[in-house]
Amino acid sequence: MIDLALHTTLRDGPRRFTLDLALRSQAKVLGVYGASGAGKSLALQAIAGLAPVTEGRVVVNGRVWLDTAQRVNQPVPERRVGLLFQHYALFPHLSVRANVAFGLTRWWQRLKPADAARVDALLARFGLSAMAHSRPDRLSGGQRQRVALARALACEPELLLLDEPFAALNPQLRVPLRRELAQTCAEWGVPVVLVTHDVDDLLDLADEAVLIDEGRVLKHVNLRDASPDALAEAGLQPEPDTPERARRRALLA
Ligand SMILES: Nc1ncnc2c1ncn2[C@@H]1O[C@H](COP(=O)(O)OP(=O)(O)OP(=O)(O)O)[C@@H](O)[C@H]1O
Repeated sequence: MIDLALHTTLRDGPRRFTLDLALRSQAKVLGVYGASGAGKSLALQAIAGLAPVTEGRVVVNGRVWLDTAQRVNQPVPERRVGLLFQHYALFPHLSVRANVAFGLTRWWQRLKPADAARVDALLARFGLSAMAHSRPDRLSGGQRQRVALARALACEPELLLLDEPFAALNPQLRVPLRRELAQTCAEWGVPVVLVTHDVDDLLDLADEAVLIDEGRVLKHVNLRDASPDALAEAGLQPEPDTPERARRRALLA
């Protein structure tokens, strides 16, 4: 269960942007969609504690990470958030294993045996053991995404925040990786907030979806039992294939 109320105004010279967002959700996967610049990434950063919130609340599974009225503001490391960014933000000079272990290590101490075992189990789970000592630039896009997902899960997060997790991949890879992500979320049982521009991500992965516009929630759709009309009204229908596109798609299958 997540319960959010996020109010903040960012200023950059004459520019200002106000996020004023409130929502509650029981979804296992909550999709967040909306136009470019609507405030989706900013909302994720505010949940993680990476963007300032002047007024509001972030409660995840009953744990209060932020409550400005009660003067509670947990620092970022205590929020137990797994983050996956659009371009994965892997450290190019570190091996795959060191990237996955990054949040568990301190520069002055070695990885504890239990943490090392967890990292190795994650590498095995995501099929990355054979490339544990490779640098990220020697991996494919899909493998890099798995490294980022393994890193996000290594700290045993209470919430996973995924910002456009498929955007850096070619469209053919998205279908199997979406399936893999759905499996991972179900396996780990950790709630997910997924920011995406891709309607198919929402249709395949999310239980609920919120449409954000100019920093506010414009629509909150329950996808589990939404009728085709409700989906269409929320702009959540994939473009239907024309006969020609269907013919070409069949040739590629
Ligand atoms: N530090 C800042 N100061 C002022 N405005 C900012 C700052 N950071 C972001 N913004 C503005 O906040 C708005 C929301 O940005 P955000 O990155 O959340 O958009 P988004 O919905 O994730 O867009 P996209 O889909 O293009 O990634 C944008 O208009 C952006 O220019």
